Amino acid sequence: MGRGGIEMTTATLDARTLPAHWRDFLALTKPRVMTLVVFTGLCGLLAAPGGIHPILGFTTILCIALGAGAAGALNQWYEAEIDAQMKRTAGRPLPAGRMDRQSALHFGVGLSFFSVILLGLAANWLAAAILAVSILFYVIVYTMWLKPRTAQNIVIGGAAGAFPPVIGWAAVTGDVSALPVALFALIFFWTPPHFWALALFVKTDYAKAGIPMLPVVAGEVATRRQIWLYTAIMAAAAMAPVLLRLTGPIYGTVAFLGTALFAIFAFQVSVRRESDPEKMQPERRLFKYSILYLFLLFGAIVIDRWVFA
Ligand code: HEM
Ligand SMILES: CC(C)=CCC/C(C)=C/CC/C(C)=C/COP(=O)(O)OP(=O)(O)O
Repeated sequence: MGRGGIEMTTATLDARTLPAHWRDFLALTKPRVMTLVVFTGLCGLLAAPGGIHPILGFTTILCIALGAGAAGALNQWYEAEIDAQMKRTAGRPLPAGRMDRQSALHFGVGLSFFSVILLGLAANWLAAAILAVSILFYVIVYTMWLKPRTAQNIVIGGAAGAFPPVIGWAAVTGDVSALPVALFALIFFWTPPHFWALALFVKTDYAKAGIPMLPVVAGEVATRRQIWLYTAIMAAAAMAPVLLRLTGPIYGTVAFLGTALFAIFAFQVSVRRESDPEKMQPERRLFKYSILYLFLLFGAIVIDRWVFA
């Protein structure tokens, strides 16, 4: 075999030359994170008064999933070099060299337009406008602007992830009232403890990539204190629908017990002084529980509204 033959063999075995597989496009949408995003959107839709035709409901949820996935793809398009430096993200399609940036950009932009226009045509343009704002917020405000600049990045940028229940509600009712605003507030104040619990045990990754996440720039003690502070505000947001009589006893009970457990876990994390990621079991527990917590509270809202409608 001549020299060219060897080169061809090497090139053929190099993953970089293979066409991007559909699984990589799926990975661009951050499907695991987006399950909860879509679930909260679904709950916003199901909790809204009036009901919606099942096909329209399905289309709305599809649009939220596609829009959130598009935002995830644009985030990965923009952050390919940063992702390459972190263990947690180095295996993603772009840093691993399985896809070129142009494809990710086209996929993200195309899917963004498709999801917003389809939602506008199928449901209404208020819901579509909020979806467009969420995508722009996550990609431009959080990813491009705040994330590389300030440790408060996720506090403000996290608003993007709080919009889906509002989109679901708006798709049914054509407006936004007190309950969807309360659900927005719940996710908004939940995001800091959710993310900073994880940031504590992946701190070195962020430091390596030069991302000013709170534990990197303000230290672990300050981060633990802020987790506790935002948990207290989140607890108030979680109980607000009960105090405002927007929900009934099922949500009230689940929210009270679920939030009490969240507060216990967050308190344990806030008083610890451990900096070895290998020994951060309470921090991992808080992060994992934060996800279950939102599933529980949003599920309870829907059951409550259905039972006591
Ligand atoms: C700016 C706000 C947020 C930041 C910075 C953030 C960050 C993260 C990070 C870094 C992970 C680790 C998993 C990974 O991507 O490999 C994660 C996991 C997760 N996040 Fe968030 N998150 C945010 C908001 C949200 C929101 C709004 C939701 C849903 C409502 C959410 C749901 C989840 C879920 C379900 C997981 C677990 C995924 C798995 O099982 O691998 N996150 N988050
Ligand atoms: C409807 C709509 C547009 C929803 C968007 C939902 C949204 C903002 C979710 C945020 C969740 C998320 C993947 C954060 C990761 O942060 P990161 O990007 O800093 O994490 P990374 O380091 O894993 O890339």
